[in-house]
Amino acid sequence: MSKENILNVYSEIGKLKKVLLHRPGKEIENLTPDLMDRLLFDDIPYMEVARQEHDAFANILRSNDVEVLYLEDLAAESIKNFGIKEAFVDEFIKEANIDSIKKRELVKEYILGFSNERDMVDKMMEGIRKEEIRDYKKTSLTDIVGSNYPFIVDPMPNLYFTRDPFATIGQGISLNHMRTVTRNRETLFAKYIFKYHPEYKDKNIPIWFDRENNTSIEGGDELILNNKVIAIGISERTDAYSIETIAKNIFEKDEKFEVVLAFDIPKKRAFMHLDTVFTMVDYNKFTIHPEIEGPLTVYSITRGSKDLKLNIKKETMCLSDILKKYLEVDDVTLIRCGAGNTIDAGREQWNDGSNTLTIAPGEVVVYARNHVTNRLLEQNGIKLHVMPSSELSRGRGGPRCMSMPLVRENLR
Ligand SMILES: NC(=O)NCCC[C@H](N)C(=O)O
Repeated sequence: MSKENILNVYSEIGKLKKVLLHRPGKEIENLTPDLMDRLLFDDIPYMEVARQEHDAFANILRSNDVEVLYLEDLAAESIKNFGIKEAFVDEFIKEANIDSIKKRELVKEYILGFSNERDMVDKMMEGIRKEEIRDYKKTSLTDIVGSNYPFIVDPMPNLYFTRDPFATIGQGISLNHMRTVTRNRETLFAKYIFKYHPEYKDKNIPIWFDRENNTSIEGGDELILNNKVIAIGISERTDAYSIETIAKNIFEKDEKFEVVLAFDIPKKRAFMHLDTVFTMVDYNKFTIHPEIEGPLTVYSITRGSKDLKLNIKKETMCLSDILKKYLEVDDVTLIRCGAGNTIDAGREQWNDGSNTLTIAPGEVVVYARNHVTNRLLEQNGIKLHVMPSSELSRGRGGPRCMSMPLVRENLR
């Protein structure tokens, strides 16, 4: 298989060919009000309807000629070999914050007891309730209960936001270190997939950032504007230092990319990643949440002349002019979430009105509920594929957050 069919992302808008999703599983049913804050949810989605909405999303993609892969399948296919499977489970347990050796041993035995890898992976994603281990071992709960906390292993409800734990950049991967413990656990699946899956192993895939680094970066902040320009948010989730690290690694390996634009956005939950307030929908058209335009500062990072130093410069032009300059286009249209009305903008940004997934130049997937922004996109000549969004949006992510492009066609 040619390299371009394995991993290839040199833009946000090139025709999408292959994408990674995760169909929401029982981890959603393991959310409780007490856990929501720590597990980064604002409400509990109704799983059955969330799955219907997610299937509608996948069907839109398939009917537009996109190959849809699922994280849970790739993870299961990566660990067929018993030695790899055991190492995977050991690492998973090490990061699961289990408070005694005995419990860790019980959990390992329980997980490895699943008769196939796919069921095992589903269980690791769902979390393990205390009573499951009690019923499995037919033992008294007093052996395993330490407190009233209901889980031995926490669920990972954010997995359906496949955009964040890793990101395809060019023909390599940014294997991210996430800001929070709960989301950092998700990156283990990607580690095993890119190391051991038959499609990816032994392919010398560059790893631009590693989950072992100790500053954070998340995929929602990583936007590939074209084959020369990458935009990365300095955000609630991504540290400026991580951007320097990844820029150095990309420039060192002689990728085509020439500049990283670091967008310093306000650090707040509603704007957790750059892609919640800014996405690219055509060669020269972008969605933007008007609230970030005032406070936004952009830095350009380019290769330094020697010793791999970076040139970092604060840009003084307005955003449109910065984009015109670096993307080499004559004009830029900023499509404002909520059509610029403060109330509509606030409501629709909260429900991911600026978080479009572009599947071809000028063609995007959007949530139905953001009707004000959607109308404006259409008025700007953008073709919409509209998906249902009552339940999925409760996790605070939209179509871009829910998809990780693996292959896009190169732009002309
Ligand atoms: N790229 C994105 O903005 N992803 C959305 C992530 C939502 C998730 N509940 C989180 O807080 O991480």
